[in-house]
Amino acid sequence: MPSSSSVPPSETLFKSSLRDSARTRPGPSSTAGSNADQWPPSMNASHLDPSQWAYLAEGGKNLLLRFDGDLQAGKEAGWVNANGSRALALRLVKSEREQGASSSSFSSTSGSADSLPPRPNFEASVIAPLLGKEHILPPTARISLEGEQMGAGSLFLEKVAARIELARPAERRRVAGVDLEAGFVDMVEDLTWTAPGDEVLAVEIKPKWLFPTGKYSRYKKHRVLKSQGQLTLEQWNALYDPLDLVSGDAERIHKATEALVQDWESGGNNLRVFMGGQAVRDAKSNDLQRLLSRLFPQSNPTHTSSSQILVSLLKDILSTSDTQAVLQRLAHLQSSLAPLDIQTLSTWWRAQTGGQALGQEGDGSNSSSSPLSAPPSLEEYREFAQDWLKLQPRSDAEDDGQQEPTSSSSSSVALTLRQAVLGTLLSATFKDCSLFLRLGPEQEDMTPSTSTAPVSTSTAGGAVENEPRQELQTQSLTSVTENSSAPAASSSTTNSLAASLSASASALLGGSSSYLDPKLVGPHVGERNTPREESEGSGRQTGAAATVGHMLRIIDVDAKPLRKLNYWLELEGQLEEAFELWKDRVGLPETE
Ligand SMILES: O=P(O)(O)O[C@@H]1[C@@H](OP(=O)(O)O)[C@H](OP(=O)(O)O)[C@H](O)[C@H](OP(=O)(O)O)[C@H]1OP(=O)(O)O
Ligand SMILES: Nc1ncnc2c1ncn2[C@@H]1O[C@H](COP(=O)(O)OP(=O)(O)OP(=O)(O)O)[C@@H](O)[C@H]1O
Repeated sequence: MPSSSSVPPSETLFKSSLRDSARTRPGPSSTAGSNADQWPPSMNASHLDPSQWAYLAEGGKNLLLRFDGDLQAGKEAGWVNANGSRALALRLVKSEREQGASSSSFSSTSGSADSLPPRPNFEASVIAPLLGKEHILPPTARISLEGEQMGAGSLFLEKVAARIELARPAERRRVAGVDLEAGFVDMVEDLTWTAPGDEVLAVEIKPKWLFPTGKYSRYKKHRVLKSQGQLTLEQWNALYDPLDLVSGDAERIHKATEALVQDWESGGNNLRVFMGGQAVRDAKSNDLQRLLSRLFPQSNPTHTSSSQILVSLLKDILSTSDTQAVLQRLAHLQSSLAPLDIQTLSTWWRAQTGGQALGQEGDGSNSSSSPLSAPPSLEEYREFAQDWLKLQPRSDAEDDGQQEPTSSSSSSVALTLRQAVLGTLLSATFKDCSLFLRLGPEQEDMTPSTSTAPVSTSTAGGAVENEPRQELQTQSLTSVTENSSAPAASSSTTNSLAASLSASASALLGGSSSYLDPKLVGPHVGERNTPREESEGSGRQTGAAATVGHMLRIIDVDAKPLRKLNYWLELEGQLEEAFELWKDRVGLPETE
């Protein structure tokens, strides 16, 4: 008999995330697993049938499968809920295929793979508390293929990998494939799932670095490196800039949205569109045009391209206070979890461990009892996140059910090297996560589960009467001002390193009343014209999003391996060098 699924502490998240819809939906007909009254039920390897799964999408490390079997069979097995409105996807980990074709996901300095905390547990006990919002992660749990199941399990992986191989993009196939030795598959709610007869558009946005790091946007500088210096000034100006998204300025949010849609049209990975559970790569797709015109009848598809409708729709959603609150939260997590820049961290690492590469200790290192280069455990991450959260302003702490913040008198807490490493790794997770938006006619589970009101409604003229809701309690999460200097010092001398560490330690663990670096704090979105108010005034509001509900989730929040630290250090050096050369060559103005 197969062993039962390992549904670790994430089970709590799994159940609670489904609580709201469970109240309003008919009970499941599932007979699979032990919880006949719950959807999704617990699953084990014996429920996995390779013929029921098709390719959905993939990133550098994971590959997603969507349920593609008979709907009734899916309901009976529990992959689909009773009324067909929700379904599970499978997330498989990948392993490197070709030495030398290595992507950043697999680049390693040690050759030995880091052991990472199990993803469902990491999400439930580290990422969810940091995000501060119970329902923002899609529910996930692990199906173990270990032990007696490994035979059948690996058979599943082998068969399904062969089945979907040709559906994968060539550039991904060359580098990596399904890891047949993984020993587990994770199930996760499929955010692209569309019930038969329903019309849902799903849009994934990878916002990247949402906080200022100096004069120019880090994301745009990275694009210069990726273009091998071939970017023109005109292309630079048209690039997506994450800082626009969190600027609180309607025009800039509009520009960022246009650039994201343009990125999708040209095959980039900052925006992806899904329809009927499948990725749409062609902006001229007739199916997409038809869906958009049915979802947004105000727009005239004969005169408006799908891309224009998407821009109009997405900029409205990205401007809402709930989406802005999530973006601001991400910006803050990205910047404040890692108060030291990577060069400063490296200097500290070398001084303390004698190691030449960041993440590796020197021969004479004196930390054998608890090696600094040991992969962080789940418990370590959890404690770090809890300590960090305790320092948050009361509103955040209350919302999360966390303890009260530490009083401002405890500003002497010192940041250890290990904490700086943990913070850097966690910050990287948030720098690489994505927003997932499901858009469709308003229905209860299309709006965030804490909401009773639709996100936006519109008058006939297209002006939006929006009742702003704070998805996150973010009184202290305010707009990021772009021209501020970065919170981390970048000096490499020992003295200024000490100064920078003390400043950074106090920014991270100092117990001040706000965990935001004051230099990063701008006016609250609500304290001046909101993007929405400005966009009404600008006359660019089309009302495209008028009748559309949206649901927002965050995906791609896996732990980063320790070996990536050195990769980031090298990347930063290359990036600065390439940017300086390019900047002088094209004559980029000193201020944008
Ligand atoms: O280093 P970056 O900024 O290029 O980000 C990598 C991403 O590249 P991007 O620039 O978004 O196209 C990269 O995305 P793609 O594979 O290019 O889609 C991965 O997300 C990678 O993370 P991981 O190693 O798979 O955990 C990402 O690596 P890290 O976030 O670990 O750096
Ligand atoms: N819950 C989900 N529902 C639907 N699609 C999903 C879900 N989670 C992930 N995906 C899709 O699968 C892709 C890969 O998943 P994920 O982001 O977890 O992998 P990754 O390898 O960590 O990605 P990256 O390389 O961007 O870090 C995502 O970009 C998204 O398109």
